[in-house]
Amino acid sequence: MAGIWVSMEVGSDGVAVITISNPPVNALHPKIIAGLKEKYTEAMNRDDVKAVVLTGHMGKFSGGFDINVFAEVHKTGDLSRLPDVSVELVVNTVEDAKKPSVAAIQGLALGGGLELAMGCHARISTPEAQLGLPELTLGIIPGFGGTQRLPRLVGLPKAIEMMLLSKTIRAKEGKECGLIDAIVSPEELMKMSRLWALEIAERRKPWISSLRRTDRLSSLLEAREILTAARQQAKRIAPNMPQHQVCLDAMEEGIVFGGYAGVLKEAKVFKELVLSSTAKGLVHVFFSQRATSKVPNVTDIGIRPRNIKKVAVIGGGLMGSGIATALILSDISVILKEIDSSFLQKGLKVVSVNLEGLVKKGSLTKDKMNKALSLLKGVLDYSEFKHVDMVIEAVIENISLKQSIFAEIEKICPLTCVLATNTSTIDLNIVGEKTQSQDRIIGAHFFSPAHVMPLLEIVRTEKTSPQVIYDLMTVGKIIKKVPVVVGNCTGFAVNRTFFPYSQAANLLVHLGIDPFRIDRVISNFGMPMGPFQLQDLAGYGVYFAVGKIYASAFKGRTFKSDLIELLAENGRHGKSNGKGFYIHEKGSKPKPDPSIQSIVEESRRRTNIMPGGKPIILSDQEIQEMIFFPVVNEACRVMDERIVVRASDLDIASVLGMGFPRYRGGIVFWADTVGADYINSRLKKWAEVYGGFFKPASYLEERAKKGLPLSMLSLSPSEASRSRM
Ligand SMILES: C[C@H](O)CC(=O)SCCNC(=O)CCNC(=O)[C@H](O)C(C)(C)COP(=O)(O)OP(=O)(O)OC[C@H]1O[C@@H](n2cnc3c(N)ncnc32)[C@H](O)[C@@H]1OP(=O)(O)O
Repeated sequence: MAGIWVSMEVGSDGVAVITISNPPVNALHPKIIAGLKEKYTEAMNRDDVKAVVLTGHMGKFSGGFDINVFAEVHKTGDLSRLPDVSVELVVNTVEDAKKPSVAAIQGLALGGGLELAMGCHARISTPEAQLGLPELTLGIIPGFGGTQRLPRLVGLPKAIEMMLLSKTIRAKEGKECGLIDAIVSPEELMKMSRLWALEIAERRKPWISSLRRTDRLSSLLEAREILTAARQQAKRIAPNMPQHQVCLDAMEEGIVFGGYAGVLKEAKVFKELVLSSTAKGLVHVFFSQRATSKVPNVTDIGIRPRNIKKVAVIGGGLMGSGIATALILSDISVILKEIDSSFLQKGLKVVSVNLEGLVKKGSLTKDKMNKALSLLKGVLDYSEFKHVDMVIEAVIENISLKQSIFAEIEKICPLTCVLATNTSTIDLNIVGEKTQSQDRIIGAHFFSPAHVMPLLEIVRTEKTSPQVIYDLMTVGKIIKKVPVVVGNCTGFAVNRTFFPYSQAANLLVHLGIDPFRIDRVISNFGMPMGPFQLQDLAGYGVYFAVGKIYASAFKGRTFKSDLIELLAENGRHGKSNGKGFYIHEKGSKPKPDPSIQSIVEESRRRTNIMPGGKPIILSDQEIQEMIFFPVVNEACRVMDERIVVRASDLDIASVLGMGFPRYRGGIVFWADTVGADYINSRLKKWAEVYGGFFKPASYLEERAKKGLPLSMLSLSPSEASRSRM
């Protein structure tokens, strides 16, 4: 029986089993909340019911409150869509009921799901269950009493760790820390939960109300020390976001004034946070990430992804070895091909080092590392390519080299083999020009380091077959990436959208702004680092290679200066040799190097673009706008050319590929919070003063004129039919 429902079945033992169903994760939709209240009322009124077991349908307890409701509230601003669950359901109906409840947990109990379970008088779980309060990742705090009950069950330090880091734990850890009362097999779950519930009703097991417990709470003094340390940690890990501090405030209220006062405070601040810009951005990112799985004419035409078991990776450099690492970590066999044995040994070594790094961090066991390494084989020719399901070419960005590789492997690989290239900029039609297999050629743009970065930009041409796209999307998911399918153009969606980012920063330096100030402003905006520190990290070789490609593809809107060439001429190559804009020393943070000033001056003299020869003066906000608005402008061109299926694909790609702050919702979402009209007017003004680099795209101008959001890709049905996807 599918659909949204709450059922109740009363057994001859006097236990009422209340089951919630809302596939796929039994999210707590307002209808479920209403259903729970109704069934509980019935259970309390029936004389044949002695106790309740609360559980979820289809092997899952609950993935929490229905996040779609937050999205609706964000659209309408109407908080009345949020039912009163915390006091009315969890405290009054479940916890303070005259009959005890036991939560029978399978699969997952997350957010509101776990909070509901904590309102029960005991929790029995199967071993594989995932337990957690991940609400902070959505810009809110637990709102069904979680900030009060979790510390009372597991102690303050563990509760802070689970909430602030949104850490999910398994049942074993849950049992050790006091969250779970017993772990049983899935077959035993209902039987054991019924017995436990009856034993509570008969007072043979303790009838515990989590909210009234104090035995796991520290003394007030100790609690304050723990909370102070947590507040400092939150400032470090979550600058610019309010929910971490608010969560700690709610916990503190409960410790000082008691659990019920804490619940009331939590409910009040929860509602305030739901409407915060942070929650709006993070909820948008949650749904954007999931939307990437749906690609029109690929995932909706009845084809199934094929089973990719063996992949050949060509090139054992940084990218190739990172890709190989990601594949073998997910049980996919890899043939790593290099041109000579010294390169091959280097590549294989990098894979080992990558895996050892994970073992050191504790995220991989030695056994799993050895198992992964057993799936890796190095080769120097193509003879083994006869048996692979997919090839991922990851050699340097050299067009003729890539063309000859594809022409050669086309003859050796099976006819069904997916032929992917890890280029970050080169047009795929050119890569496949010398083959007869253009339907099998696809871009697999990984971000460095490939075994760590979560984004996989999948680039299709007009000729790439849906089957090949679906196969690569599936491999991407297996290796735990978020695959975003985009169209073919110079720089594809992500690098193309962000090419003006470093160019705008460069332009500002030549207009007289200090590069280190620019980096500070951009870091404060929420990027992991500023554009100059990023340039040091990426290495100047990439800058030279792609700079030329962009200059010829995007004539009239690129900015060229000699700054990076001058740095290189002065023996500065960025992080790779420890000297760039910054001094890079092992084990310490990069330090701004003031001695680059003379090089900056020389470059400024050569470009000579300062109005009247004098540095311009800008506020921090203007710096931020002059760097990000050109990025938004290019995003508009990418949307206009339908390089992406939907605007939110650019949002998720900007967050996962470029480190754009997640809590700002991604580049297009953020731009819409600023407003198309404002962005357009600023760009227009700068274009008049500083030239074509800032010239607004027609897509932006049009939406600005009509007062429409940039995320609206098509303004009419005829435009919608332009989609290349
Ligand atoms: C008041 C309370 O304190 C507030 C809350 O409870 S807020 C909610 C707290 N819960 C969460 O944050 C959990 C969010 N969900 C997840 O982390 C993951 O979806 C999961 C671990 C449950 C499952 O992951 P996975 O198996 O990879 O499936 P995933 O693709 O993410 O989700 C499957 C579908 O369920 C939906 N879904 C998952 N959790 C949901 C939720 N809480 N509400 C609504 N929909 C949800 C997804 O949107 C997706 O829908 P789609 O198929 O239409 O795209």
